Amino acid sequence: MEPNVASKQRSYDSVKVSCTFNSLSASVLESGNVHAPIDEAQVLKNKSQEIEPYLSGRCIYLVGMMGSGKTTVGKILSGVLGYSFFDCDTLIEQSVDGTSVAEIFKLYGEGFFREKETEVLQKLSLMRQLVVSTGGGAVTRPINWRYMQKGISVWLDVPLEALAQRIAAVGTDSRPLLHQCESGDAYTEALNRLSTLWEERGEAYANANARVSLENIAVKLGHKDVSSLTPVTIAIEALEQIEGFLKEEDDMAIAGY
Ligand SMILES: Nc1ncnc2c1ncn2[C@@H]1O[C@H](COP(=O)(O)OP(=O)(O)O)[C@@H](O)[C@H]1O
Ligand SMILES: O=C(O)C1=C[C@@H](OP(=O)(O)O)[C@@H](O)[C@H](O)C1
Ligand SMILES: [Mg+2]
Repeated sequence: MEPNVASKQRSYDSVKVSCTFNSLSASVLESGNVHAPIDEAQVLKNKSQEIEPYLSGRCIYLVGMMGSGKTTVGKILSGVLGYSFFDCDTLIEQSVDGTSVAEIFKLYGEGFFREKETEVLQKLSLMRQLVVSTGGGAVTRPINWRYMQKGISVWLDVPLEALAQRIAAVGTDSRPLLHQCESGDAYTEALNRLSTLWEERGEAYANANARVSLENIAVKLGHKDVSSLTPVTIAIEALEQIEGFLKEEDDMAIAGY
């Protein structure tokens, strides 16, 4: 049975206490003040178990720029939550007879790809208990937000320099919008393209229900920069931010909004 609002609120308070404990213990251990192994995987598991009942089966949509880790973190989150994982790019490829994203752009153009992306999101919006990794451009169409609003959207906010480093390391074969025609090193070219895209669509990411800022995580855990943050650390922060959003939603319901 669905818990009533008051008991849900009480259990949230206990979730908060144990989550705070987990975050503190993780950061204290990482700062090296305590000599004990940090079992990040266990922290992740505990956090997902605490939050999962409050999701009520709602899907989680990861949004963010290309290379922000949506596919990588999405797989981790789906695994710990016991949700199914879907990557929009893969579903689009399947819907075009296994044609790769790069080929779809080349053969049919970006407009066709965006139509397919919306069709995929529409279908996913009818389902429950999914973690969905969207493509970086899904945020540009208001209709896509209407579908994602059936679930909880989470923005992976990664500095452009870190994105460019990741993209330069793996190449741009699967990301046609980053294919370069200029001459220059891979990092600089990726950074230039990403900066232009960010100007066009940066604001759209802020529509998400929750934001996972890698810069904030690095500060919280005392890391010098974001490049040392593992996908599991980021997944833990994503669950914490989702928890914050659920709490806010609950507070609004109690206040009668
Ligand atoms: N926390 C991380 N630290 C370092 N590299 C990462 C991290 N998360 C993802 N990556 C790498 O960055 C690249 C892009 O990740 P991916 O999950 O495909 O991003 P997206 O789906 O948002 O485009 C991949 O090569 C992946 O292995
Ligand atoms: O930002 C974009 O417009 C795109 C991002 C890609 O997905 P990832 O964000 O997973 O790389 C893919 O959907 C396509 O190449 C377009
Ligand atoms: Mg992806």
